[in-house]
Amino acid sequence: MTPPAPFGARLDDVVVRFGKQRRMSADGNTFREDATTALDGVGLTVRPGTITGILGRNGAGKSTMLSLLAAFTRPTSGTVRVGTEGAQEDPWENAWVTSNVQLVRESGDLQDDEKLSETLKYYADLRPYWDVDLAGRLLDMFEVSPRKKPAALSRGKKSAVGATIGLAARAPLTIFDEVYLGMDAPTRYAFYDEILADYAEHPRTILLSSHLVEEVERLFEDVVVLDRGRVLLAETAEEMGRRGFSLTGPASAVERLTGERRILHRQQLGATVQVTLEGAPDDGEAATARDAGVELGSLPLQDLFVRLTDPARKGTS
Ligand SMILES: Nc1ncnc2c1ncn2[C@@H]1O[C@H](COP(=O)(O)OP(=O)(O)OP(=O)(O)O)[C@@H](O)[C@H]1O
Repeated sequence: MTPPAPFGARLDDVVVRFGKQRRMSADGNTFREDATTALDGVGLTVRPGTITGILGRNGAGKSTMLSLLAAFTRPTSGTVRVGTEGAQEDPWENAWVTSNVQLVRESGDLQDDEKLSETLKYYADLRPYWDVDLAGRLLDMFEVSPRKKPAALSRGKKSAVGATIGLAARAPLTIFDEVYLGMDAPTRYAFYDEILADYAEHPRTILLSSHLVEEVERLFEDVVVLDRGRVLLAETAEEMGRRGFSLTGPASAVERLTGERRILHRQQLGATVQVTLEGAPDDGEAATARDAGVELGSLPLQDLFVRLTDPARKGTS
């Protein structure tokens, strides 16, 4: 069966508020905790057929936003639409949308007491475009036996199962919400490579949230930065790249070239300094840098992200 075209999504003025919660204090008394506003007027368009990075500090609202798209959560107000171009629908209790959206959260929502082979059968029935061969190959690569039960797996191996499910489902909208947790570095890099390879062969829309910005930025075509329940920035990785640049070279030359520009990040190794600066260099600056033996590099997304979400930045531009 051929999957539909990649899904896009659109959120308009979306608010998600979690109500008052009953909590138990250390001395055993119950109390009611104030409601949390997880998303506060989010407007966003997810372009179909792209890999979009969803970035934000802890509690920014990433998981809440992603769970809206998969109909795991309903907005308190505002609208959510998911689907092919010109045919986007409310995902809530919508079988067409939910059968085409695969959300994988941290450890993959696995049934701990069931063999993985059973879980995979379940997904094979649930997901119309499930690729059984790919699932088998990825589990082999991650060295996870389908005869095992998730309860017997380490956290990293559970994440690897989640990664397998996400990729093998071949859903027109595939969402990985911090799926790398517990994976060691070689496994994470193998996962990223598999995403890119499978995405190239089977175009779809992929959303990926991660705190490991440096590792995943090469995957992104679009980037969304959430902060305290709001969209701080949503643009293409290319546009984002033009927001800054790096200079690497002898300290005195780098300082001279830095001038009055805002420094996002600075590090020094012996006599060599690297600074990440806001803005774009003009032709004159680029030539001066070359003449001074200073290397001009692209903007590390991590530096921009840290600067954008710095609490001290509130109210500044
Ligand atoms: N079910 C819930 N009940 C109450 N509050 C919730 C619930 N889910 C999320 N929240 C709150 O909503 C806010 C956003 O949480 P969310 O999990 O979406 O953030 P996140 O960006 O994914 O964070 P992290 O990077 O730490 O996973 C947080 O303040 C969180 O405590």
